[in-house]
Amino acid sequence: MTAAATTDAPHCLVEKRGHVLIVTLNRPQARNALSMEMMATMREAWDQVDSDPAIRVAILTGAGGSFCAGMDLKAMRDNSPGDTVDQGTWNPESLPALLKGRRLTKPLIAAVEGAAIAGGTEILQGTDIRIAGESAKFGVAEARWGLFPLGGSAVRLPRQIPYTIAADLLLTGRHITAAEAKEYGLIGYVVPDGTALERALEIADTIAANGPVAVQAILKTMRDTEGLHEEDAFKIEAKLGIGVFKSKDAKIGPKAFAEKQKPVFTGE
Ligand SMILES: C[C@H]([C@H](O)CC(=O)SCCNC(=O)CCNC(=O)[C@H](O)C(C)(C)COP(=O)(O)OP(=O)(O)OC[C@H]1O[C@@H](n2cnc3c(N)ncnc32)[C@H](O)[C@@H]1OP(=O)(O)O)[C@H]1CC[C@H]2[C@@H]3CCC4=CC(=O)CC[C@]4(C)[C@H]3CC[C@]12C
Repeated sequence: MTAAATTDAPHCLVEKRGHVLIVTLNRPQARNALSMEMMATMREAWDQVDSDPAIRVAILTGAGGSFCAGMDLKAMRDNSPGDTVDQGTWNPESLPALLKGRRLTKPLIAAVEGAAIAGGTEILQGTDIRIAGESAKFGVAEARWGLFPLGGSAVRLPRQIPYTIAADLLLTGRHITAAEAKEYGLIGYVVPDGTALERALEIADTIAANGPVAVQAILKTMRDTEGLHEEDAFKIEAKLGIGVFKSKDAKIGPKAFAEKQKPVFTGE
């Protein structure tokens, strides 16, 4: 599936900065189109986010002024996923890299510059907070190439933005601007070009300074109660919420407030 790399640079870079893990898609010459190598590193990075207690927030971004142009269409010309099904070599293991069938236990922030098209907008839907430079472009363009958005958009997009807009984007494959994406609620912030990562880091630092036990329980509640009847959802919410109140962090916060100190949470 992977096109020959025009450079020896790794296709995905992973950097830990304090409590934040920054995952950077790194094939700028192909607008960060997905490669198997890239997706393998993404999967490892997501495992690291979930398993390392020192990591409290993750950021997904792209190098060279693009986010991600989806699957590598040139590689696909020579090796189509359809053929891999026929050959019995279909390998769905990369799908969790796109956060389909798996969600992180810590918040994930998308910092988008330039194109976030097809797989790029698909993976965006697996992130929690989304920031984009004002020239960014979004779209689920698969149908334009006779393909299916197998990164989950036909299911997830109509759940995240109004139905008619999801249908329009999925069926026309048209690209939209950052301003439109914000208007539709696909992203939360539009910032000056070149500053999406900076804003993401500011938000990440704010979240990382909050109680990690609370942050993770809030996120888990949001994920585990999606689509449930309110009564059933509240049962899950109460269990997770009470777990937070039993934590050391829940003692550290009120004590710091009463003593006019900044809380320093341990995540226990
Ligand atoms: C199903 C998912 C996924 O949803 C499918 C897709 O993502 S299809 C991809 C569709 N992509 C697009 O429509 C974007 C195309 N590009 C553009 O429109 C424009 O380039 C741009 C708007 C992004 C940028 O425009 P610019 O004007 O700024 O730049 P431009 O000059 O056009 O480009 C610069 C150079 O970059 C090259 N380029 C750009 N985009 C691509 C691209 N997508 N691929 C390759 N190259 C690109 C461009 O050609 C220029 O190069 P030059 O050399 O300079 O000309 C699927 C996602 C992952 C799949 C799974 C992967 C693993 C699997 C393995 C298996 O065995 C089974 C299947 C599967 C599980 C597989 C299943 C499907 C996926 C889940």
